[in-house]
Amino acid sequence: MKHSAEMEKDELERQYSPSRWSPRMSADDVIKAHVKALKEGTEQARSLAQTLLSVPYGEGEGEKLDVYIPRTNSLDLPLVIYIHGGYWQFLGKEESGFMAVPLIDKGVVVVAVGYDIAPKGNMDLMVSQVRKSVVSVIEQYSHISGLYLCGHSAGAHLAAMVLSTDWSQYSITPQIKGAFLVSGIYDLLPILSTYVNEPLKMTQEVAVRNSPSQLVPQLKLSSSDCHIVVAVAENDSPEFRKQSEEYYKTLEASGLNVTMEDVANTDHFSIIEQLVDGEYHLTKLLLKMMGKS
Ligand SMILES: N[C@@H](CC(=O)c1ccccc1NC=O)C(=O)O
Repeated sequence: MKHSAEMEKDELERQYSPSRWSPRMSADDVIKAHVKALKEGTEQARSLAQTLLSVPYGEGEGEKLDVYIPRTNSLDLPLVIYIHGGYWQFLGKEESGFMAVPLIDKGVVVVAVGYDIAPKGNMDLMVSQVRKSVVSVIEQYSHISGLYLCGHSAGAHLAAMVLSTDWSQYSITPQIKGAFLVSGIYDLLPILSTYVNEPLKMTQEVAVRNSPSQLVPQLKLSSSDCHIVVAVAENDSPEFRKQSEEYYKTLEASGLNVTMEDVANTDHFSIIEQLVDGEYHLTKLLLKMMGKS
């Protein structure tokens, strides 16, 4: 018989295995289908949109982003930066342009950022890379009418870390108008003892300084004007749902402009995959936030 510490670890790992909670498919199949959907969606977007691919935002090999450009003469040109998920160890910008089509159709610029996933990158590096990418985008696209962030899973964590940045060490202070945090993790402490941390090798200190749940006072200083949407899937695990609910409640208690979206009939993967569809609830909400509905 397993002793209780091991039992607890098993349960924690189950809670932090999103693929094991999908009612649609087996764990292996849902991940395969997810990667396929993101890849195909990105290829579709690249074939339809005007693009600038692999634009550097820093010196590093992995510090590149893709820009998907709408055909419009409008001066009202919002820009959304998408930060991909994959537990800080899977996926990349090559799978991250999938939501561009319905957005460019409405005159929104879409940027998919790449960052150095583990084991090449560590948590501190990934956080600093996405921050740097945001600064670079504003410097290159100073004519945009508003800057928005959207992140999924680990990417929602990174987006929340961007909102929680002390920009005093940077050349500019980005004004982020809205942020879509989809099925994110905001407290990294519970994953320290799980398989998720194997390639990340975070210490407790690293997990604390990179947990948005610990940085709400800084978020309040840096992003008080940002409309934050915390979205979670109906079929996310109870732990994932708790992460979103608690982060939402902490933001709300701080007087921030935050909305909770519990998205019915979705799991951890379909909640973001469906952004390829202009009629999907979250696509419409994102467009509405940008004044483009
Ligand atoms: N072990 C994780 C794997 C995972 O989260 C994942 C794997 C490949 C691509 C994306 C993933 N997660 C979220 O985007 C799971 O159980 O879902």
